[in-house]
Amino acid sequence: MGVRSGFVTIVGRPNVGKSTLLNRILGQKVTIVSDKPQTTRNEVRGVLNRPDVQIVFVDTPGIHKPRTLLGERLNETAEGAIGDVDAVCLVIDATAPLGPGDKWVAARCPSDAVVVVNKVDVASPEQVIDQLARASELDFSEYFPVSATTGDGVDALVAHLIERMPEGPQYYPDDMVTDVPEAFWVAELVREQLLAVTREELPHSIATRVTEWEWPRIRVEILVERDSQKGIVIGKKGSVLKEVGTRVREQLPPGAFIELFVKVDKDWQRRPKALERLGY
Ligand SMILES: Nc1nc2c(ncn2[C@@H]2O[C@H](COP(=O)(O)OP(=O)(O)OP(=O)(O)O)[C@@H](O)[C@H]2O)c(=O)[nH]1
Repeated sequence: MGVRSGFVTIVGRPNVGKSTLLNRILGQKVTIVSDKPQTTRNEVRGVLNRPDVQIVFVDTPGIHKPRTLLGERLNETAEGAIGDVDAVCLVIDATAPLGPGDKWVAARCPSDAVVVVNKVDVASPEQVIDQLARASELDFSEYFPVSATTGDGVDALVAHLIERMPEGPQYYPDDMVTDVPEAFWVAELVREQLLAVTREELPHSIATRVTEWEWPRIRVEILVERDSQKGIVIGKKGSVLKEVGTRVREQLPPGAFIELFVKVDKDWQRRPKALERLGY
């Protein structure tokens, strides 16, 4: 038997658990997770290697109706990622009503998309059955109830995806799990931990980027929109930054030294130049 391979994209409205699902499928963390929506901003690839099969996953920002320039760019990335792949997984949340947001994304999926009903660990069996029934009205080909958190049902989903892969080359070395550049990854870890440590609603106002990389010293700039947000991000006597630095360091190879700087850049989300600098 020859080698089979292909590309799979994971789409769904914000916060349905796309990043968690990808990390679960790959068995390791390749994309950040947050309980605040719109966390994933860039297309991230993960590679699943099984004997004679390779699946390249493309994670996308949660598609939504754009309100800002950043929102528009995110949608373009996500919609671009749907075309030209071997399978599309449309993730919906088992615990939330199937809303206009889900339908908006569904309308952009091909008819052979795989519907993944996620978060079944926190849904009642009735809720899961109801959601599967409602999802079946979307008229796609396959339906999988899963929990990205516990891993329930994920093996069956992966087995199905493997079956769908056409004959093809091995695109990446078989020891490679992601092609996310290290610097981007560290900036994302800083953003993830900032979202986790600050309880305030900041997600849309924060951007992070690595401005210097001289291992083991890594300098990360945190952009906020207003002076008041700068205070929140720094914390009392720098407590928030300190905690974020510690948490990020724990996820990096020993010896890493993270320097965090906060900069106010008013309306960075609305200025094309600021967005380009950040790689969106
Ligand atoms: N209980 C439960 N929670 C889940 C599950 N999958 C994801 N979550 C939670 O849902 C929240 C959103 O998860 P993400 O993986 O960041 O969602 P996403 O769809 O990638 O979100 P965006 O990046 O905003 O598009 C996080 O708090 C996760 O821990 C699941 O199977 N069960």
